[in-house]
Amino acid sequence: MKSPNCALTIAGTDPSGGAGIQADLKTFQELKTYGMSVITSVVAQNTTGVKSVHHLPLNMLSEQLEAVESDLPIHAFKTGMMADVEMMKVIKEWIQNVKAPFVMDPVMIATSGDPLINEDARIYLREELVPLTAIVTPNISEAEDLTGDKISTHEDMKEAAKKIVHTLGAGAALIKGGHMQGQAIDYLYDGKAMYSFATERIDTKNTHGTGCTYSAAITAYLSQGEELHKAVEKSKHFVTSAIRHSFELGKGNGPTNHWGIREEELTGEFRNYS
Ligand SMILES: Nc1ncnc2c1ncn2[C@@H]1O[C@H](COP(=O)(O)OP(=O)(O)O)[C@@H](O)[C@H]1O
Ligand SMILES: Cc1ncc(COP(=O)(O)OP(=O)(O)O)c(N)n1
Repeated sequence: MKSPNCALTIAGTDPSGGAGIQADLKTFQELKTYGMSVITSVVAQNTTGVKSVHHLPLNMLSEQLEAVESDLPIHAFKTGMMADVEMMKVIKEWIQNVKAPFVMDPVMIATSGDPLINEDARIYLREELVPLTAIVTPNISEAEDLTGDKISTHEDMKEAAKKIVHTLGAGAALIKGGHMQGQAIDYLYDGKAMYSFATERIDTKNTHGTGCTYSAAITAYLSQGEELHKAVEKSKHFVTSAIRHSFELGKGNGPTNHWGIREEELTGEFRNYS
């Protein structure tokens, strides 16, 4: 059998299974991508929020990275929660030797409102890691944090995408509109063209892990050699299906359904999102 496309996630955990490493691996698997994972922090969280966090020692982080990279191919990788500057320095040094597209989900705050990264780390992420990315995927508040500009309109979202590419040095920026009013519209800017991806807003509170799932899908498609804007278009379809078929599980914001796309294929339900 031929060897599969391989994708790596470097992120924190979610024992409730909706976000973090767990969401990433489920997404990779659904998209026929061999999934690998390096854990940064163990997070005691569920659909209602974060209870406590334990950061792994730095040597364990670098040894996990080395274990994967010295033995298996990495066709694309993503980062999620990287809690402090020391971890980011280890990851930055490792990235210098990896020739694969880097998808950054600039995780800062969970849907529950709990912070997942400290203040110094936000600055380091912006100045040292964003310039290494193929694509960075902020939601509205993360894009505001990265650019220092308030975002109230769709024009503001597009300006933020341009600033993240031209001023901060990202390869591309995808500004996610899940927290805006009206349709769920995201904007992708790749340094040349602006693309928009729009869907109807699904009436649900069960959106825990949407950002992780979306960026993991982009990573999976890039690992398959898909072009960036096609990878985003297909990932938008994947995450929308996951939200449409999300689960009423837990007492807070329930998780998305990583096999939602299969439900739609079975019922013949398919929409064009771009
Ligand atoms: N209620 C919803 N209906 C449809 N799409 C949504 C909804 N909420 C979020 N999305 C989409 O989910 C993806 C994740 O976006 P967002 O929620 O903004 O990110 P994050 O999970 O990082 O906060 C985006 O494509 C966004 O447009
Ligand atoms: C370990 C970990 N990483 C990231 C998040 C945030 O995930 P996200 O996909 O942005 O979804 P919400 O949790 O904000 O809905 C997390 N909770 N845990």
